[in-house]
Amino acid sequence: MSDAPILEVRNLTRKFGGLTAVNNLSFAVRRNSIHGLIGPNGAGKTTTFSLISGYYSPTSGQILYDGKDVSGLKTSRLAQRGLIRTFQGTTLFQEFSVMDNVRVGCHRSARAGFVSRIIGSDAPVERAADRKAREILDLFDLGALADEPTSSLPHGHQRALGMAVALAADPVVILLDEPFTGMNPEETRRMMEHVRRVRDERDITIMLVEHDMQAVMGLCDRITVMNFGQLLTEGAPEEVRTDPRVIEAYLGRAEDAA
Ligand SMILES: Nc1ncnc2c1ncn2[C@@H]1O[C@H](COP(=O)(O)OP(=O)(O)OP(=O)(O)O)[C@@H](O)[C@H]1O
Repeated sequence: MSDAPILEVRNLTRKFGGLTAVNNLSFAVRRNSIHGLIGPNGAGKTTTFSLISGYYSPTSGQILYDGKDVSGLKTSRLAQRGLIRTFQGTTLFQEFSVMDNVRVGCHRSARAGFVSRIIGSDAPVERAADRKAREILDLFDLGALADEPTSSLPHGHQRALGMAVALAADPVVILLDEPFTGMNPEETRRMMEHVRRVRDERDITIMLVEHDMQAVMGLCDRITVMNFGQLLTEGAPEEVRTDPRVIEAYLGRAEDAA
C-alpha cells in the first residue's frame, strides 16, 4: 500500500467577504486511517469539509485527492471518484424501507451492462444491488430491520443507515459530519464500532468533524485541530488531549461565550 496520503490540503484559504473562515490550512490524511478534525465553534471545520467535498471552491490553495489536484471540482465529480460526504441531518427517504434506501444507493453506483440496457432487462443489476445492499446492512447490524419503514428507526439506527447508504456508493474516503450528534452513550458506542468496522473491513479512509471529544479521542488515529480558521496543531489523540494550546483554545472560547 502506498504511503502517500489519500487526501491533502495545501495552504487552503476560503474567504466570505471580509471574513476568512479557513486561513492557509495544510494537513494530510493517511490512507485507511480514521482522522478527526476538531476545534471550537466557528473554527472553520465545516467550511473545510465543504471545500474538500466540493460544496465550496477555495479562494486559494489546493486539495489533493489520491495525489491529484481536485480543487474546485464539483461534489458529483468527487463522489464518482469515491469521495463521499454524509450530513448531520439525515438525507434518507423516510417512507422507503431500510433495504430500499441502501438499494437506491447501490443503483446510483451500479453500471448497467450493455446487453441489459439494450433489451431493457436489469435483472442481473437488480440481483447484484440486492446482494450488495444485504451485505452492507449486515455490516451495520441492520439486516433484521431490512423491511421496516425507515421512519420507524430510532435515531442511532437512522445515522447508521445514513452511513450504510454512503457505503453503497463505493467510497474510498467518507467524510462524516458530526456522526455522534444527538446520540446516547450506547448509540455512540455502536456508531464507533461501525466506523471502525467500515475502516477495517472495507479499507475505507474516514475523516470526521465531531464535538464529542470522548468519541474523537477513542476512535481517531490522528487529529487535526483548528482555531480561528488556522491549523492549531495535529497529532495522535494523547498528544492533542494534553496540548496546552488545545485546552486554552477550548477554554478561551467557553469564556467568550459565558
Ligand atoms: N456561507 C458563509 N457565509 C459567511 N460566513 C460563513 C459562511 N460559512 C461559515 N461562515 C463563517 O466562517 C467561520 C467558520 O465557520 P464554520 O461553520 O466552518 O466553523 P465550525 O468550526 O464548523 O463551527 P461549528 O463547530 O460551530 O459548526 C464562522 O465565523 C462562520 O460564521
